[in-house]
This record gives sequence, structure tokens and C-alpha cells, in this order.
Amino acid sequence: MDYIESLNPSQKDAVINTEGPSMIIAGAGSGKTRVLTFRIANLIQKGVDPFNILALTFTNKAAKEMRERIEKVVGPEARGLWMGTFHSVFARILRAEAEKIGYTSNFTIYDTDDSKTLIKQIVKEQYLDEKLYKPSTVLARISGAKNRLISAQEYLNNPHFMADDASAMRPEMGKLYKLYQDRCFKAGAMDFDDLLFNTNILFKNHIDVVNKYQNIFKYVLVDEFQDTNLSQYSITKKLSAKNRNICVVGDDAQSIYAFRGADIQNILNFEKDYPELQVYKLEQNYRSTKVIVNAANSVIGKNKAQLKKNVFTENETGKLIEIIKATSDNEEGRMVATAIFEEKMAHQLKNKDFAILYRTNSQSRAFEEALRRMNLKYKVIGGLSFYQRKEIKDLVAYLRFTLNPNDEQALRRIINYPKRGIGDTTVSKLLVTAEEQGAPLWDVLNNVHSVIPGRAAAAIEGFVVQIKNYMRLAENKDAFETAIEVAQSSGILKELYEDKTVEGLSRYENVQELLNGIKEFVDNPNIEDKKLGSFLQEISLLTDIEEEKDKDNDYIVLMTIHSAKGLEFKSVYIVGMEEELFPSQMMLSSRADLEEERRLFYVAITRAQSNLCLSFAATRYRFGRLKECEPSRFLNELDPQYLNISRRARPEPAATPAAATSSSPQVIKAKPKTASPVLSKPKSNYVPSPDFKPSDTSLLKPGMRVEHLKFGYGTVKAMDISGTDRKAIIEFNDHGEKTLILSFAKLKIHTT
Ligand SMILES: Nc1ncnc2c1ncn2[C@@H]1O[C@H](COP(=O)(O)OP(=O)(O)OP(=O)(O)O)[C@@H](O)[C@H]1O
Ligand SMILES: [Mg+2]
Repeated sequence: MDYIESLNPSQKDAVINTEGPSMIIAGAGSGKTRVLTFRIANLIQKGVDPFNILALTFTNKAAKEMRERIEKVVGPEARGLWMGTFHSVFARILRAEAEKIGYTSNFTIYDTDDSKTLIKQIVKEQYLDEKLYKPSTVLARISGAKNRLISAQEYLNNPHFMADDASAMRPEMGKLYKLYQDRCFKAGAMDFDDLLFNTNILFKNHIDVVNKYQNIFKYVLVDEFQDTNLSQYSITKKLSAKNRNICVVGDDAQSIYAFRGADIQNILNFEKDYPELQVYKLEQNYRSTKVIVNAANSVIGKNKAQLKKNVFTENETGKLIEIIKATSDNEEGRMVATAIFEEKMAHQLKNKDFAILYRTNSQSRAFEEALRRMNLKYKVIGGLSFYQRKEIKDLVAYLRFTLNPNDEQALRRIINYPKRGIGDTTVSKLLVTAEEQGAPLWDVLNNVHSVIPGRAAAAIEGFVVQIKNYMRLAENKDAFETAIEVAQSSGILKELYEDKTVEGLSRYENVQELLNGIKEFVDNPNIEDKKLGSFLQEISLLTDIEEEKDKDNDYIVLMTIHSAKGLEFKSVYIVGMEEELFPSQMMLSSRADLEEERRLFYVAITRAQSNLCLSFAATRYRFGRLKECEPSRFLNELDPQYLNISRRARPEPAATPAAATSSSPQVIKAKPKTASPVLSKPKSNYVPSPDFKPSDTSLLKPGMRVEHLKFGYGTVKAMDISGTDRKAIIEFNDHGEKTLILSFAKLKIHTT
């Protein structure tokens, strides 16, 4: 039991006390995931059958790593563990129990794209305003409801939701939810949220099923518990109701998924639901240097909503945090790439010791370009993943349709691809008929003559014969043999092969790559079921971060902070530290949102082991327009004693009076507008008044003349006091109208 000796006393307690409910709430890098891993190893060594242990992680990658680490301790027995994300584990259970809730075990999983396309169609069919009912808005609302276990019918019956939607000018939201749900059900499809929602339904309506899984899962463990939503919480609660051996691990300071329905309340409810709860606190951080840990503490300390913790480390003090200040986004890319290159050479590091973290996926471009120029190998995680590429989705749609011929979204993709002369009108007719007749799509396709005349019908008949062929294959052959036959006889391979453009070539290679992947799957001795259904199940829940085929490869990773959760790197670059980017513009309207952004910053900082660097640009192209940027307020919130601003971000000479009065100094002052000579932007003639000092804005009123260090002179047009933050709408002479949040805007009032 050597591994237990490697733990500190509180970690050890949390590992060896395996019975009853327990909760480990602890800071970043304090060994929570490690404790969870060892706790499972310990259970197995005590004689618990791995089949009776369920461990839920946030990503499949985390699950894989955990399994490998446990295997190191207990040997191959660890393979029997039930381990994975909520979605993957419960998708597996739903496959086994699908009939009980009216699905077949071949149900399709709609990805976000499929869901949005379907919503778009429904909005169109209902003649609703497509600008008001944007697919992403509608899907977010539906998803929010499902995560709180509110069905479409309950939604429609709830006067509060109806009133909310009416005041948001979207009164048909409930109806759309219902229509969407019915369509998914009819297509034999579940979206991501349905996997959890339907598991709840299954457990609610089938006592025998709950009993069965309660007996299987004698021990339930959950990592990153702070990011579970009600739907997930309710599943874990049901499963552990009998044995009560549930162990959850999390950090309220790292809760970053409230926007998807995650609820910190789950931590508080947990104490109520399990009064006999054992709580463990871990405070020592083993990951990062003192500078990094203390800097992270100085940031999170600004949040009001938090459970107080004292995270400390005995690691070395380490280097100060460097700030890189660039004139433009492209320069930011070059400066970060250069810094990485220098650091790599100076300390003989590998590419994989580095991570570049940003707020949104679209920020990766400048870094990619710069890294490519410097011949540094990198990989963007997220963005358009392999399985989201068109050619891959097309072939997968054939495979999906073969298994579930009611899958409407798959049908739309393939019915006329490669071209066989079947137009949109024909497809719509088929779908409408299925809808009106209440008949399965597949039945309509099989009786196409009664719906559609002549040539189009013949083309569809040809298609149906083809699919029936594939169905037979899928039944009798393995996934690879089926897929290769589909790729060839459908004409997809030929079509791509004949396209000799660079893109065409790469699409052809991608399809080959998919086929290679299927071959690998079939050849894997650990996988028992080699049929097509088993393969599709495997890939339908892959998220970008997990498809790491070339895992031994040595590359710098570029990813969003959200996907970096739980990971650690020797050296971390957090880029785009600018107002409206991070914190995101969309998260400025309430204190709760801003605190979530701050927690996100905390997560980002605490990924770093020994080096941390923050960068920002003074200008950047956003939505096709050049924008001037202000440094992020978060830079100001870091205790300046941990920052090194001397090397790359030379402080501005204390020229502007505001810089002189600011407590933590020039780091955060954007370069004056003249920063980049290459940029041909109309220059503002604004010169700050010599005695500039921000005024108290509590008395600000429309009509007042004001001065702002960045935007110059302007007139207050209106006040907005609707949200938690007071805002002023100001017309600036040189910059047009801006809405400024008064608690952040430094304004001097000139006339009253
Ligand atoms: N007692 C210990 N001795 C040495 N190293 C440790 C100890 N506990 C944890 N570590 C190491 O510290 C690092 C952080 O541990 P781990 O990832 O488990 O933390 P965590 O609390 O899950 O972090 P996060 O909040 O980011 O998920 C890992 O590299 C781990 O191996
Ligand atoms: Mg962890």
C-alpha cells in the first residue's frame, strides 16, 4: 500500500474511510482527483468488485487517465470499473433499458448541430421569426429546462415560464420545446440533455430498474462535483439511495458551468441530503509555485460568493507572473510564440509542457500562425473537431441511418448525397407525410409511391434498396466491413476522390482516417461488441478534447479555459486578457456572471505548475472590425507583488494622471491610441484634461458632459438602471454611442 504513504494525513483519511457519504471540498491542485483515484484503488484492494464501482468524471480523457492510474496500483482488474462521463455511462444504461421508455436500443444521439438544424426547421414550419427564435437561443432555453428536469408539458403548464418568454418576446418557446421533443422522439433520437433527462424518467418510472442499478453501483464517486446540474445530481442521488456510499469531490471556486445549468447549490444540498456526511478539506496545493497559488488566491478573494478556504503550498516560490502587452492580436501571437520558444530553449522543456488558454475558440488563429512560423508543433483542442467535419458527418449519417432509419437529421444529410436527383421539396413531402400520418419515416420511405409520383419515387426506391443492403451488412458483419462497403457503394469515396482540389484531397484523407479508426476499433482486443452500433455509440459522445489519436505526440496545446479544467501544465499562457473578451462581454450584466468569469480566471491560473504568463493586445479584429481594447480588470485584481511587468510589458511613463493615481500600476493601462503605426484608424483629437480625476458617478444624469480617458468627451444620453449594475449610455464625440457600466467606468463629470 505504498501509494497511501504518499498522501498527506487529510488525503489519507479521505482515501481510507470508504463507507458512507463523503464530500471533499478543496482548492485547486490539492489532490482531489488523486484522492478519488486512490480511494477507488483502495476499495478494489479491500475486495470490492470493480463492477460495483461507478466513477463519474468530467471528460472521457479524465476517466481514461484515472483508469490507467488505478490499473497501475491494482492491475488489469481495474478494467471492470464503470467509469466515464455522465453522458457516456448513462447512454450505455439507456441502450440497455431503452424499450422501457419507448425507444429502441439503436436510438441516435443528436449532436448540437443536429439539434440546431432541427430547431431551425421547426421554427420555419411554424412561420416564426427566425431572428427572434435563433436555434442557439431556443436550444439553450430547452436545455436549461431539461437540466432542471422540467419536461415540455410541465414547461407549457408553468405560468412563470410563459410570462418570462412573453416578456422576452418569444411566447412560442414552450410550443417549440414540445414540438422539438416530439420530433426527436419520433426520429428515435436523444440530444445530449435527453441522455440525462431520460435516465431520470427511467429511474422515476421503473423501480425495478433503479433497484437493479442500486445493487450494481455499491459505490458511487463523482469528480468536479461543483459543475453538476440538477439532472445529474438527481441521478447520483437515486443511485446511491440504498447503499449511501457516495463520495463527491469538488471546488466551489472552480464552478464554471452555471451557464449550462450547473448549480453550486448541489454542494449545499448535499449536506442536507446526507446528514451523516463526512467532510474532508484539503488545503495544501501540490501543483504550483507559491507565486501562482498566492496570485490565484488574490483573485478569487474578490468573489463574495465562496466557501472560505486557505489554499497554500510548500512548493518553491517560483518566478513572478509575466505580463505581455502587444499592440495587436497578431503581435500578441508572435510575442507569445517567441516567449514559449525562449522558455523551451532556456529550460529544455517539451512542447507538451506548454498550454495557451483563451476565453473563446475563435482566438486561436493568431497563435496558430505564429507557432507555425516558428516551427513549434501545436494542437488546437476544440474548434471544429474531426467528427464535426462535413465529410465525416456525411458518412457517419449513412451509418446512423442504417441502424435507425427514422433518424430524420441523418436522412436529410444523405438522401441526396451523393446526388441522386432527390430535391428538397420531395424530402419535405416525405417528412410532412410521416408527421401527418403519424407514421414512422421508414414506413413512408417504403411506400413512397403513394406520396410521390414518377422519377423522384424511383430514385427513393433505389435509395431504400441500398439502405436495406446496409442493414443486412450491419447485422452480419463487423463495423469495419460495413463501413467500408457503405463508403464505397454509396459513392462517397468516389466523389471525394474525384475532387482533386487541396480541400478535396484532405476530405478524402479524412474519410480514410475515419475508416482506419473503425478498423482500429474492430481490432481492439478489449472491445467485445464489434458491430456498427457499438462503434457509433463510442463516437457519438466524443468531445474534442478526447479524440487524441496521437497521444504520445509532443505538441503545445491551445484550448479554451473551460476545456482545461482538471489539467495541469508546466507553463501556461493565458491570452486575450482584455475587457469584453475576458471577462466576456456577455457576462458583464450581473455580479453572479462576473463572479463566474472570475472563477474561470482562477481555473486558468491554477492550471500552471511553474510558469504563468498573461497577455493582452491593444487592438484586435472582432466581428470583422478593428477594435481598441482595454486591458482586463482581472489584471488589476492580481496582487501586483506577484507580477513581473518589466521585461515585455514596459510600464507606460506615468504620463496619464489616471495611471499615477491607480493603485496597481501601469500594467493595465492600454497603450495610447497611436500604439500601432500600421493601423490606419481615424485618430481621435482627444487630449486628456490636465486635472483628470474620476468623479463620483452616483449623481450622473442625462445631459451631463463627461470625459473618459479612452473615449474622450461625450454627453450622457440615458441611464440604464434595469440590471444590478448601473449603466450610462453616452454619446462620445469621436467614438459614437457606448454603454458603460458605472462601477467600472472612470468618468470625469464636466458640466452638471
Ligand atoms: N500528497 C501528494 N504528494 C505529492 N504530489 C501530490 C500529492 N497530492 C497531489 N499531488 C499532485 O498534485 C497535482 C494536483 O493533484 P490533482 O490533480 O489530484 O488536484 P485536484 O485537486 O484534482 O486539482 P483540480 O482542482 O485542478 O482538479 C498532481 O500532479 C498530483 O499528482
Ligand atoms: Mg481534479
